[in-house]
Amino acid sequence: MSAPETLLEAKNLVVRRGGVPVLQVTDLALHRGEVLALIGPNGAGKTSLMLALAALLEADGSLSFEGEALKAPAMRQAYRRRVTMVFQEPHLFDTTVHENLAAGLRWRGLPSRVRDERIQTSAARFGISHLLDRSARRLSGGEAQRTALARAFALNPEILFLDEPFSALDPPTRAGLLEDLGRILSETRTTAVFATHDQGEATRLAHRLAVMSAGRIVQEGSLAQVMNHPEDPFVAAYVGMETLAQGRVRAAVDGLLTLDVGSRAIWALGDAAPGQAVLVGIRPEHVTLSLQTDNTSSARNQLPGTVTKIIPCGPFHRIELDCGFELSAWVTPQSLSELALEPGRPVVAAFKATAVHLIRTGGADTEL
Ligand SMILES: Nc1ncnc2c1ncn2[C@@H]1O[C@H](COP(=O)(O)OP(=O)(O)OP(=O)(O)O)[C@@H](O)[C@H]1O
Repeated sequence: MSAPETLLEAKNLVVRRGGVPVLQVTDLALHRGEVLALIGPNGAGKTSLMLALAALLEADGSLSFEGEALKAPAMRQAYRRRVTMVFQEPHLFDTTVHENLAAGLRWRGLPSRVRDERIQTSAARFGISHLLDRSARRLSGGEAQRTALARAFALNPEILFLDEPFSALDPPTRAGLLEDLGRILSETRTTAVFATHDQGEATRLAHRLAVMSAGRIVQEGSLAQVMNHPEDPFVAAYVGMETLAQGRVRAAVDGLLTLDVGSRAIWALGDAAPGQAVLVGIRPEHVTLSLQTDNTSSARNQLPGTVTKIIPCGPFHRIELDCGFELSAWVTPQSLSELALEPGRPVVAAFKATAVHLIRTGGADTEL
């Protein structure tokens, strides 16, 4: 496979707002055709980073597009015309949906035949062809955001910046738009940067994740890498690794580890030495529950435990268990009723040794 082509690269970016540095990013590359999600809590710096990457906010450091440094004002201006941004609020003009889509194309000097073709294609992609003659004032929140996205896609941007475009929408509207946007991004192979504090949205759309906290990128990598191998407890918690328990390596033989966690011993794979303190992370979707031990299962860890809490979470229920340490699992409503789960119910929690992720917290002498 050939190496991905770097489209945009930022080095040593520092953004100051109100005189205070709010963003410090040493190195970030965006590859052509990929969707990069910036995730992190409120105030982490996602919007500041996107605005800086779109050359809409002054920053120290360097930004290069297709290998050329964007220094001169004219170059930054030319770059800004090749990218576009969609915000949480749709920011539509007070005119028809058609005119909203046409305006940017007209500014870019495209002839009317090309404009019409782009408008029809983009409106059809977002399912708003029937709304083209409607006033933008008379759109629902979902229709307005579809219009904003169709307007952005009609411009065929080299990079699309999406700043929490779904956060003002209700859950069903958001789910429908998320699915359509995912399909359209992949059909059009649009390069995009997407800011969200919802890891579910990020996993639906992104190829790569950058987790942000306090103005910095704490970890960046492929979706699978960051989700399954977070490098620190903040990232682990942020990407939904709900079980985080302190443990210590009891034995290590050819990469197969026995770990003491709470009052239990569990199996894991990894490179660690006996006596070493570790933080053990397990994703809830990697734990299955049953009523008795299954000797035929490939899951090496089978821990008897008791249900302590059941929390409905969208299409799943989160089951909290006492297995000698606190463990979370997700089950479907069907499993919930088949296993008759309720607080106090004894169950067996199973997970593979490969599902146990280790975050090192100290050396062999570290006391927990
Ligand atoms: N105009 C401004 N003037 C001064 N400080 C600002 C300004 N805008 C943002 N900040 C500060 O910059 C930091 C980063 O904010 P930013 O909006 O980039 O974060 P974010 O991750 O996008 O947050 P959210 O998810 O709430 O939108 C915060 O501490 C914020 O208070």
